[in-house]
Amino acid sequence: MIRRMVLFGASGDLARRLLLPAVAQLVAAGALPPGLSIVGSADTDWTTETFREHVASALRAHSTASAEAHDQLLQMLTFRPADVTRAADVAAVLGEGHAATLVYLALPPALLHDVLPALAAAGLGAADAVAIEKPFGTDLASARELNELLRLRLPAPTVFRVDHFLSSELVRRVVTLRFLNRVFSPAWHAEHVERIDISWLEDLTLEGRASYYDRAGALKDMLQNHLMEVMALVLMEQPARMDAHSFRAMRVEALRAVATPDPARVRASTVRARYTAGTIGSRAVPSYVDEPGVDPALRTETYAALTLEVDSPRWSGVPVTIRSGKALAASSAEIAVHFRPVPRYLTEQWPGVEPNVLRLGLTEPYVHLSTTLNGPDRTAEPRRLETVSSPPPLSPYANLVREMLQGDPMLFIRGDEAEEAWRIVDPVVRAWSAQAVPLQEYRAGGTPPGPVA
Ligand SMILES: O=C1O[C@H](COP(=O)(O)O)[C@@H](O)[C@H](O)[C@H]1O
Repeated sequence: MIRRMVLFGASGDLARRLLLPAVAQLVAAGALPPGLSIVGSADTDWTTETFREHVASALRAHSTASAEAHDQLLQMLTFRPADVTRAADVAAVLGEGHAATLVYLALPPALLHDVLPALAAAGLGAADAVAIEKPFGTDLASARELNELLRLRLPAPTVFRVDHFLSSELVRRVVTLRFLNRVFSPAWHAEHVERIDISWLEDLTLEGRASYYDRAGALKDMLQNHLMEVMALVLMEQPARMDAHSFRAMRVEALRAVATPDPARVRASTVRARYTAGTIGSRAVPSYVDEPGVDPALRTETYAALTLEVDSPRWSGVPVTIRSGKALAASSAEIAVHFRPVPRYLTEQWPGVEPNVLRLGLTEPYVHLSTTLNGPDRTAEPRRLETVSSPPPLSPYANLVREMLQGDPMLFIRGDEAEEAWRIVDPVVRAWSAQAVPLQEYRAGGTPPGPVA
């Protein structure tokens, strides 16, 4: 059982907006191990006092937990300054004789090459764990290198490669819907499914993140990691056991079955686009290239769509589209499973019969199944079966911190899983960098460019 959490990057945006508010939720839910202490660390001259003030203001802005939970969390915090590129600093933060420590690296990926060897030198062992945020590498080669570094230098601690979508209860629903409901299992197959669309569309714009986003773009920010994982949950075979070993293995197998897109496929089945000035609700939004910190020469996309082919007996011939974009008219995120039409003699008798579509909300808690029933005079009447539940009590980050503290890696990325995702995306990155696919434009507050083949 983890007894201490050390947070490197404690002065950063992730800690402020997501991680510390998530820990406050866990305090309020009584879900933290008794006696857990939290050490924040960053390259600043802060003291424990200034760190607590910083966290108190972050909680006021981003946490809905009670004032009592906030106070309780503040009392758990101490601060140790460190430059993570210096092994001596890292060792000093970890201290001697540490045990059962979760080291959370909320750091830019470039720093991992220094900090991982420093953690190894400080003697992290089997009772400890290391959490690494996305992006895991910047391409297949660098992801392999990182995995190798972890294998050689940190073989003992549990490594949690974080993807907060896997810790979202709404995203996980696709798994329970499939495997706990007999009615869906047999239909989850190319024989019945015509195509699958997974989309994550946001009305958010850059939110001051140009220094990161302008070098990532929608493809690396959302598709290579989050949407690849959602897709793996949709496509995977049923695990023999619902444990980390089987469940992760099935996700990796699902990704392995996705064909590496060749250049012709990339040209025919991918879309890249960038927003121009527009209005979202009553908010005037500048063109992406005019956002502070953006380098127009990078030609970064703010919308990306890929249609992938899956070479498995279950999914052969079923196109799967994953797409995400920013500055769109409204936020919406869902998995849509489009079923094949019923035989023609039936549609001839009941004109207007629409094929079934199952939709699962990924940010709104709905499940819809469009069906057709008969109306008067042999007419077809569309009817929607739907359920809408209350929003999940814990945020994805609260779930993932809880799972790490419990030592359960089931919903964290396996090393080869990150590599598979890069294997699929790398050829797209290369083709887009060579301008083999035109960079389209869409108006902020408008709709993204049309579908891909
Ligand atoms: O990781 C990221 O995810 C968010 C979307 O997830 P949410 O849970 O914050 O809604 C996305 O806006 C961001 O660009 C990306 O870096």
